[in-house]
Amino acid sequence: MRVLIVDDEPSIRKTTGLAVETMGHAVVDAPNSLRALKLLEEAPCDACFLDVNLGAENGVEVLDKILKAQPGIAVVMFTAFANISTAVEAMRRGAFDFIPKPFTPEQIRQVLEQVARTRKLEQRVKQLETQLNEQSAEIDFDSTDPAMQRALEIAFKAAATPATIMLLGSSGTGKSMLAREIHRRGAQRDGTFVTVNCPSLSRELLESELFGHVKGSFTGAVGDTLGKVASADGGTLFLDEIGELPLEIQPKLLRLLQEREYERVGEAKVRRANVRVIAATNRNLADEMKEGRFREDLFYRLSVINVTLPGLKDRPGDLMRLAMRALGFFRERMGKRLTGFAPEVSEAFVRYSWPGNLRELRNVIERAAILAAGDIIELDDLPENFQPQSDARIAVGARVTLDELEAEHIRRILASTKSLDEAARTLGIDPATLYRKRQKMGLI
Ligand SMILES: Nc1ncnc2c1ncn2[C@@H]1O[C@H](COP(=O)(O)OP(=O)(O)OP(=O)(O)O)[C@@H](O)[C@H]1O
Repeated sequence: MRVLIVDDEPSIRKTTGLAVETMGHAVVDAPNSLRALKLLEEAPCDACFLDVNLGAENGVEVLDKILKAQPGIAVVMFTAFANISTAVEAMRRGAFDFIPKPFTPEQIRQVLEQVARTRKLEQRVKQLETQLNEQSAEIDFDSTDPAMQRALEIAFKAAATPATIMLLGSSGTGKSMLAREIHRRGAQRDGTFVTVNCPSLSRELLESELFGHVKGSFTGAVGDTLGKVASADGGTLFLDEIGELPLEIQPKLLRLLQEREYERVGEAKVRRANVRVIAATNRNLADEMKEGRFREDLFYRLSVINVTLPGLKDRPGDLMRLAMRALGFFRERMGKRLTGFAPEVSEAFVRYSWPGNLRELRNVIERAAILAAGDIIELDDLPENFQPQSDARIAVGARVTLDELEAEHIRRILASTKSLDEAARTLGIDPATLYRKRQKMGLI
């Protein structure tokens, strides 16, 4: 790391500089803010040690200038013991930490390690954000389906307001992805988007995950934690599977929604958070309410804006476009040529019921893109449940009726030929007859 030391006392600059250099970092130093800003202009620094009493200058004001010149630099304040309140003020204005004078090289080492750890975490977050954006390259918020168009229209109109939004729809219909998009389009877009998966934890852990806890408030609470409501302050809190939120936590969520107030587990201090809440469920919450598993007041508070996402089967007009988009995504990722789907694949897609919706479509296409040997996806590249049904027990000479034998023969020929015409030719009948037979046998 490159470290800047700003202190008007030459001896402090010298000893601190030596200590930092011994730890393997590059050091530059300055006796005043003018020189410090000049050094930052020449090359950015990772960390800066800054004296609160900088001769005639006020260290806290210098801190502002340094952070303005290089946002994100970790500034550690040197303070005299009598000056703790100034140190606290510096922290409030964005200082990374403070060290009371006189200090030891060990204190310098510890704080620099902390800076390095934070830098690493920041890089990791950046990397994950890039990955997330790459993943969302396949995400598509266009639709030709009227129900989906209506859902998107409501969602994007509501995104611009602070209203709580409830996303309804079966598993894999894209509720989480839509929640992220609403966040991106909302006023709190610069805040964090935080997801809480309601069914994944016990009541106690979920409450602590949401609101945080203080050390010792329950078995396993070894330190203080902030909780996801605090992390989402100024951003969006996405509560996935809200239908599974335990009854005991429901009034606390209601209080957060109505009063913007909450308390950490094991603490009486009232805290405030400004979060936009988006909730999602694939359950029927009205039924949950009738059964007494969901509070009526919370139900109505959450259901100000309801957005219902249709299943993929109910969006036939979007199916092949979504499939092509997913194929394009995996084509890029895998560096294959892959130009499209064989006609039987498109037919199989249209026939299929897609119980896992968009998630299933993505998985099916990823698998097919891996398996595909040529430039297009063939029926063979799809999982078993997309293959035409065939009954291995039926063979020439087996004790079956002529109708059963005919149906099975037609099925197998259809599966092994590329088009209806080719199948008709092989069977020695005309395509119209084959079409009628397929219909009669329920093969379409
Ligand atoms: N708008 C979209 N366009 C293309 N693909 C999408 C879209 N939305 C979702 N998907 C795909 O479907 C997958 C599942 O989406 P998502 O997690 O949002 O569904 P969900 O409704 O929240 O599911 P669950 O109820 O199981 O949590 C995503 O990972 C993505 O691959």
